[in-house]
Amino acid sequence: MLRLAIQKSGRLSEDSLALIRECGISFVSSSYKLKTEATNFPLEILFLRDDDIPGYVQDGVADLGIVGQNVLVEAGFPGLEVEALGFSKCRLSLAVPRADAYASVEALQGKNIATSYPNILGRYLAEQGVRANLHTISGSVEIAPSIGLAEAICDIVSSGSTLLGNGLREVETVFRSEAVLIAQPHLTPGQTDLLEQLRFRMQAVRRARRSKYILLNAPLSALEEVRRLLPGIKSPTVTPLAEPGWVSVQSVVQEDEFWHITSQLKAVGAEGILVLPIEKMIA
Ligand SMILES: Nc1ncnc2c1ncn2[C@@H]1O[C@H](COP(=O)(O)OP(=O)(O)OP(=O)(O)O)[C@@H](O)[C@H]1O
Ligand SMILES: O=P(O)(O)OC[C@H]1O[C@H](OP(=O)(O)OP(=O)(O)O)[C@H](O)[C@@H]1O
Ligand SMILES: [Mg+2]
Repeated sequence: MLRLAIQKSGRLSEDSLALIRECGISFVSSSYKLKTEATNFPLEILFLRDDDIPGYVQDGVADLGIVGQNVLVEAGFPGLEVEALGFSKCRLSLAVPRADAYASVEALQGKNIATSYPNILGRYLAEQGVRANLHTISGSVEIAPSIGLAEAICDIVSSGSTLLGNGLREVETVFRSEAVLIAQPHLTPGQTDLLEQLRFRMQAVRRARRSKYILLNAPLSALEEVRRLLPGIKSPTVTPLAEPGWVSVQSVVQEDEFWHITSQLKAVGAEGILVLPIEKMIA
């Protein structure tokens, strides 16, 4: 049996639950139940505050966890990471009031900086040779300059709208983060085997999310061009159509190059292009 700790409610919750479910693991969850057992995999899920997850996994209270690298590194346990999960991408940045002059990180020398990440920020400033006074607060950090608590802040930024809404300007990126799977250091051989099964499923889900299945018709004369545009995993599947001189081509394309490739496919004569999601993709 493995115990997996995920965030109860917050930025990581929805994607963590979706990933576990897409791995084919079924369980019942409700907002007041803080522990649930999967019905078709030896997994117990604990719903916790994200800040508590690295410590619980380090101590073996939970075997696995899903947290942001920001929280993991701040807690001082970066070695627990076993798999990057690709969601909740954000950065930890320094920001100052929009009207303030700022040439370089030197400008923060001797200043008061509010943050929830004193360890990551402290290390960054030390590397830059900057001495500042860090004020640790646990939330609503962006308010600090406007109430006279600090001259600068260091907090999580994603779209930048929280900074904008509070009259702040991002000036330095201190740390880049995404959600990661973490594991306690002393898993039994049986638990290690279960962890590997889970990672295998997670990788298949992530690969599938990045890929699309594409089907199209093309004149035989354009086949070489089409094959060049759609290399596929090994090579595309090509089958003749009932209409002479035409073939049907099936392949896999990456989500991020999909629009670019389909416009080129049309340009070489492809027709009837269908694009389908892929549910799982095994390497
Ligand atoms: N705006 C954002 N965009 C993307 N990821 C984010 C964003 N804000 C936070 N995250 C990531 O999600 C994690 C959880 O953020 P959230 O704001 O839900 O934490 P929290 O308020 O500390 O929650 P908890 O109540 O569990 O302590 C962060 O540690 C970070 O890794
Ligand atoms: O750059 P943005 O897209 O605006 O995102 C950044 C904000 O998101 C997070 O807070 P969240 O909204 O999760 O609220 P919280 O402070 O209650 O955790 C983070 O603490 C920032 O305040
Ligand atoms: Mg938290």
